[in-house]
Amino acid sequence: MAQTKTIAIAGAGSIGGYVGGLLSLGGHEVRMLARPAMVARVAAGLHLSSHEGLDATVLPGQLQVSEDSAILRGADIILVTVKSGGTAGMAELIAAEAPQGAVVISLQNGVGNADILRAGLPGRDVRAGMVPFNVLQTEDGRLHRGTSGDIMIEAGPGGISEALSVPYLPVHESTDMGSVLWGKLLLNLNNALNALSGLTLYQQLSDRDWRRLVAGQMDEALRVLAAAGIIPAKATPLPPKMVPKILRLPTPVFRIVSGRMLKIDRMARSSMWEDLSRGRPTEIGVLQGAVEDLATRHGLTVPLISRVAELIRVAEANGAGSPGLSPDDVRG
Ligand SMILES: NC(=O)C1=CN([C@@H]2O[C@H](COP(=O)(O)OP(=O)(O)OC[C@H]3O[C@@H](n4cnc5c(N)ncnc54)[C@H](OP(=O)(O)O)[C@@H]3O)[C@@H](O)[C@H]2O)C=CC1
Ligand SMILES: CC(C)(CO)C(=O)C(=O)O
Repeated sequence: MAQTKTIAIAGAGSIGGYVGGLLSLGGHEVRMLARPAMVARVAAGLHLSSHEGLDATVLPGQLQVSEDSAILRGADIILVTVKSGGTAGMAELIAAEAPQGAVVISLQNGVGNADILRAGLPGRDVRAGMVPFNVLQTEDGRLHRGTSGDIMIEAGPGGISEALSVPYLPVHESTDMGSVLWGKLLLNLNNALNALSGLTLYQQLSDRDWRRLVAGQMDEALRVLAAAGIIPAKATPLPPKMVPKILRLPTPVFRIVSGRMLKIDRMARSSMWEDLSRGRPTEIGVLQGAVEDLATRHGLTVPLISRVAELIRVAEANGAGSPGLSPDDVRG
């Protein structure tokens, strides 16, 4: 293993708990800033599992966890894993508590979180990151990873990707995180559909009507990105332009092709489904909303994306979890 680091998880929920747990099992000193429910979970032993057969427990006391932001003191690396709406507030806590030399990495969806951190942390080494895989908090108390892919972080000095690469968690660097984040955002357009459907990702993506809606949103977004001169990176083994075509294939053919590019287990659901279920605000504004904003700047409209965003806002306001809509309900 590369040199042992002190790694702080700034907002340990699904992603932070899972990544922080693996880093602790990999030998790093991990400190988690978390809410009481996660503090209790860690105190009881943090159980991690995955579609790849990981089944491990971070023993009580193996990592430090606290609701007090003083836990950020002494960190070499800080992984920011709050929802996008919490980024600016987390930057304030980092500015107040963490060493000036700590490398701060956003492991969040959306294209703007690293910039929000940079604005709140002037003069610090802040890097964008991208988590391609899904983590769900199961009813029996596990943090379960349900889909494939490796974490990407912005290239920079300090051997950070080597340090963060531990068993079950390869981390790579990119010099073009803008493209990587837009590539991921194209996939995240499905978060809202998954949340509206109330289905698991496996069930939802097994239905061609749902896939047609995913493809329709991607086509709208790809048109906007082309107008803006943004070339999204591949977030699957296929070029982004091919993904809508694959999604529209008949289900038996889709299963064969997609099975070669992405592993999804039967439990995985989008993080937006989890937000609706817990009555929390979603990230719709930084996902569908980012495409709408870019479209407006280029004189374009994205009717399906806007319709999906509106349905999520209604579901958020109702506070009753997933509305369990059908593809026809979404089309309107
Ligand atoms: N879940 C997933 O599968 C994936 C998520 N992502 C992205 O990763 C990011 C994190 O998502 P996810 O892990 O699901 O989010 P979670 O909401 O599960 O985790 C964030 C946690 O941080 C807590 N938190 C926020 N502020 C503080 C604070 N000041 N002190 C202590 N705890 C705090 C939150 O509590 P509270 O809710 O009370 O604020 C929450 O428990 C998002 O941008 C998401 O889009 C990317 C890929 C997959
Ligand atoms: C991994 C993926 C794409 C799953 O929907 C995700 O990013 C999320 O749930 O936020």
